[in-house]
Amino acid sequence: MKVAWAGSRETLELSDRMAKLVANDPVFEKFTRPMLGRKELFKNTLRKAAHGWKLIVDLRLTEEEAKWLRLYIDEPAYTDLHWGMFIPAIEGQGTEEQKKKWLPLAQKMKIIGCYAQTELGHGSNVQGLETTATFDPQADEFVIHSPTLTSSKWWPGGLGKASTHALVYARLIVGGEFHGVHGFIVQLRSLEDHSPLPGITVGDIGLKFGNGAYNTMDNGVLRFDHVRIPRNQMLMRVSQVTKEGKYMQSDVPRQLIYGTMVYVRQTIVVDASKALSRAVCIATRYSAVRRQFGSRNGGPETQVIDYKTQQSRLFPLLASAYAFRFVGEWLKWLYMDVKQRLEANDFSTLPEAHACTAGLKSLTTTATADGIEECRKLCGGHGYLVSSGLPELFAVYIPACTYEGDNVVLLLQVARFIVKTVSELGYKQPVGTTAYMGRVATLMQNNCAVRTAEDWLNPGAIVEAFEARAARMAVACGRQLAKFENPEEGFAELASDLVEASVAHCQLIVVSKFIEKLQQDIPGKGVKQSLEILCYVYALFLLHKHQGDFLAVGYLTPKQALLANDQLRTLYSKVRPNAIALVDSFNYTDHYLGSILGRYDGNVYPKLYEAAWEDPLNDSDVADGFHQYVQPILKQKLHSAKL
Ligand SMILES: CCCCCCCCCCCCCCC/C=C/C(=O)SCCNC(=O)CCNC(=O)[C@H](O)C(C)(C)COP(=O)(O)OP(=O)(O)OC[C@H]1O[C@@H](n2cnc3c(N)ncnc32)[C@H](O)[C@@H]1OP(=O)(O)O
Ligand SMILES: Cc1cc2nc3c(=O)[nH]c(=O)nc-3n(C[C@H](O)[C@H](O)[C@H](O)COP(=O)(O)OP(=O)(O)OC[C@H]3O[C@@H](n4cnc5c(N)ncnc54)[C@H](O)[C@@H]3O)c2cc1C
Repeated sequence: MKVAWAGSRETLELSDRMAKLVANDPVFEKFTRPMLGRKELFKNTLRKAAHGWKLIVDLRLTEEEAKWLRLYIDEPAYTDLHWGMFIPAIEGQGTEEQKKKWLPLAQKMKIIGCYAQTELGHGSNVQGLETTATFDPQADEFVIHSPTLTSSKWWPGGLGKASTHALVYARLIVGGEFHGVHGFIVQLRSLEDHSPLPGITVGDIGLKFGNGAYNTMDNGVLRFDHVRIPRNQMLMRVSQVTKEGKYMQSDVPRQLIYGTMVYVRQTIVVDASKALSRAVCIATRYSAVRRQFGSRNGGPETQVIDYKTQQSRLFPLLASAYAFRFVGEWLKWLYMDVKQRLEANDFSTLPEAHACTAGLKSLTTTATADGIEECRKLCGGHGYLVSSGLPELFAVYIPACTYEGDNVVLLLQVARFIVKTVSELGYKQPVGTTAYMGRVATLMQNNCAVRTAEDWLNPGAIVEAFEARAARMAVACGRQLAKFENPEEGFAELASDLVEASVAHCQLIVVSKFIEKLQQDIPGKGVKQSLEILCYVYALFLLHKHQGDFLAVGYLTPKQALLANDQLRTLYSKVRPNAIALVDSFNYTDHYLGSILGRYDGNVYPKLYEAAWEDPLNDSDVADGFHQYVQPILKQKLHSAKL
């Protein structure tokens, strides 16, 4: 199962080596992180990033090894944006000449870059950005300017203190004409002493949610006062500005300017399975350690993992972690395919790649953020201790529902894609993830054939149920929209229904990709059978949770919905004996997990007890401040009997 989770034996071995390298290096210690003040915390992150880079250089790590190393260091840092957005943006939107100039500098870390798109006034509405880049043909330069307070760049990670350069998204103005938002490489700080260059105001935006957590990152604010950059620092793969001041659009679609977001959304889906699996690993191991009630004749109490309620909350999350792992793997393939096509100037699959990355980013991050919080509750009171690892994981993870596109805004993008597909059904055969809509007539007509709970253990029955629900919800939205004279007004009015239809479509993708995975050869005794059980758990849990949809569209009867729930209970009993093995298969070191409750050896209580004494409050028996603030109260002479 470890191999199935990792994707291959090679990846398992490689990631294991990197995990151990980090775990055994004292520089990467992280238990004290939540106790540090902001300055110390940030400096500590810089130290870890520098040590990580030294290891990468000294040990001549490959790009793949370096990625795993950064993951296991497990601390958001400016390097995430440098490697994760700045470099990919240049790769995707730069010309060959620009790539030749900037990529070696960035890859050797001679410069540090960030991705400066969002502003104080606009994030979701990228076309609403206010920063301007005005071409000055006399000087052959662009003038980058922040005309208003709301045009201040706000949020970019790595911008506040670390970056020397930024990829700045600004409205292009040539000859007095606006040409939409484009990307520009702008140097922010001196490469000698790191001080901001003339015309640049830059700093950190302040503390964020949670102790430690995402506060290791210097999310920044940036303003430009007529800052000049050479013309060739506009990324010009999509459109060009000539020396003479002529704006030229190439054959490449304008949407490619958003290409970095497609790339990052894809990686976020892969990361969702990592974050959720960490939380599930902690909650599952602890649920096997923790006992409450049920002692008979003085024997041990019941392990809480044996309660059906605990199983019905925990096992769907375990199944979701696996589901997101496999859909992430598929999405990575889809992205690589699109990337290759784009390089050959084939843009035909870009809309689907956009819809899939947007929709799956939204679905997986929402489920993961909610799932981490559920895992905290599954661990009872001890889950609230920072040493459980769950509060910090939650605090670090939740902004994933917002960054790289607010999850609702992204589902509305999926809705546009679905509505368009439905409206074209008469003359265009849908392909890829919308191919099922090509069978819309059958899906609208056929109803579920399930008669017994066992009938639900059939991938065909499950896929058809999810397809029928998604198709019927999409068609219903299409019919409602057709009643509006102005389509945009209709879209705005029906936005909530459209979002629900998008969720149904995205859930279908995840379920289908899990089922497709099981059609592959999966070696290892019992591995495939265990994955089949998890796949049914994932699908039937969703069906149970959203049974209102399946009933409302008339595909299921209430009896069939009940049978799905009956089957789900049986499946939980089948997951139980393997639950610990299924989380051990994630192959997480205790260092990466960062949780006393989730320790591999299960030695929870002694270690919790020990850790309590390491809290700075326990440095002395009598607290600092006692004599000043508490003792006077204890010693006061009360004048009134009532007091
Ligand atoms: C315990 C410790 C743990 C430690 C763990 C450590 C891990 C943590 C590290 C993680 C690091 C993560 C770092 C996160 C960094 C975050 C970075 C950011 O957030 S960057 C900023 C991201 N911003 C956004 O995502 C903005 C969202 N908005 C948009 O994407 C767009 O504007 C829009 C999609 C809302 C479109 O707006 P709209 O006005 O409708 O569209 P346009 O007119 O602009 O375009 C319409 C047309 O384009 C198509 N389109 C839109 N987007 C794309 C795209 N990306 N690709 C392809 N096509 C696209 C759209 O479908 C329309 O097509 P049409 O055919 O015309 O219908
Ligand atoms: C931790 C973190 C790191 C970040 N890192 C970066 C970075 O490195 N670089 C960068 O450029 N940016 C970064 N961002 C910014 C991030 O990309 C934006 O915050 C995000 O895209 C959401 O945009 P917004 O803040 O404008 O939200 P808003 O759009 O203001 O959202 C507010 C509310 O309005 C709703 N809403 C907005 N538009 C619509 C609509 N059309 N229909 C219905 N509802 C709508 C949303 O659903 C939400 O509920 C980061 C943000 C965070 C939190």
